[in-house]
Amino acid sequence: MKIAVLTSGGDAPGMNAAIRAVVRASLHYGFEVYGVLDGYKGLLEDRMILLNHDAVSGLLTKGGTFLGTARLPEFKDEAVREVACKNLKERGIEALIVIGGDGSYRGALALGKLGIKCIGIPGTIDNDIVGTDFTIGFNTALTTIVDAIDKLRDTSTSHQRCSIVEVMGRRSGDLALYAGICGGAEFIITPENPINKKKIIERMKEFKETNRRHAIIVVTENQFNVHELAKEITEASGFASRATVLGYIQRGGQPVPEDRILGSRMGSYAVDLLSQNIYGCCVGIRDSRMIHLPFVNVLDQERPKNDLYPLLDKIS
Ligand SMILES: Nc1ncnc2c1ncn2[C@@H]1O[C@H](COP(=O)(O)OP(=O)(O)OP(=O)(O)O)[C@@H](O)[C@H]1O
Ligand SMILES: O=P(O)(O)OC[C@H]1O[C@](O)(CO)[C@@H](O)[C@@H]1O
Ligand SMILES: [Mg+2]
Repeated sequence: MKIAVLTSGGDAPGMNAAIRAVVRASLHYGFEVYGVLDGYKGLLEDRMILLNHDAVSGLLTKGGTFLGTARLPEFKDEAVREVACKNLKERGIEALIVIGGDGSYRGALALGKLGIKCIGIPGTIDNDIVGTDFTIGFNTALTTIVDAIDKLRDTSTSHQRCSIVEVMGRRSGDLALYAGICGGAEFIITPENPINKKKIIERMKEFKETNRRHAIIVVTENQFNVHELAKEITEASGFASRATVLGYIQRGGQPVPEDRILGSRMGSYAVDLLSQNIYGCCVGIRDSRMIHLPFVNVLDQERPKNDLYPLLDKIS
């Protein structure tokens, strides 16, 4: 069998580990494996390279994705997908492993309807995919954020300030939630746990009166302007506040061991599924075990609110 692998959407540390495992497991089964460059864009432009054992040597430790990634909004157009599908079929490639987020899964589901055997692997720092406890890249991004919060705490303590830290996640609060818990944040503001400005200002007034040295507030992106919030807190409570937007640094860096292992397990499991002629589904990890679920089930559902939220009322 000939199979192809691509990475799509935002890059995530550990994607390389997943590609490497896809390649090595494919060779184990005697499959021929192609790497598609730059996600669906490369599929449309027929840019693919044949991969062998050595082509993926030394990748395990590297952040980003060596195949490249892209966002291609035109892929929502069926005529565009038909060209991509034709490119695969002309090379005799019958299966495609897509490493990416929910958007990339939608593309894979649509390609499946054109006769390509697709498997999805959750690669995104956002941890926003139903059907998996963790996505590849989440733990590395979390480590980077926690390191940044620890550093911000040093300077905010020295100056007696409140540090507001904006993190990625798109519409998912998991990065903020986990990082906030790890960094001892006073407030964690996410789409699932919206802002209560009155409560923040009252607490900051109390901090000012009792001469507390610092406070940390972690916020998921895309909710409001964190610099304006810092100004408002400073003016309303008297506790000086500053905002930091962490940005793309969160997506880079060497994958932590959890992401190397997750990428390796998921990449290998995806090929196991194809070897059993199972497709139209995505891989996940649940209670430390590999699972797979149909794309439709995963894309139709909302991720349940994280079990860690009740903890905040007791320890923040
Ligand atoms: N409804 C859809 N139909 C077909 N293709 C889609 C659809 N939605 C997204 N895609 C394709 O998948 C690509 C990646 O999607 P998106 O930008 O949402 O990122 P993602 O895979 O969710 O990853 P992340 O959120 O981590 O960046 C899009 O640029 C587009 O090419
Ligand atoms: O790289 P782009 O297109 O600016 O996308 C940024 C988005 O991608 C992610 O890093 C991953 O989905 C989000 O956390 C963020 O909102
Ligand atoms: Mg997404």
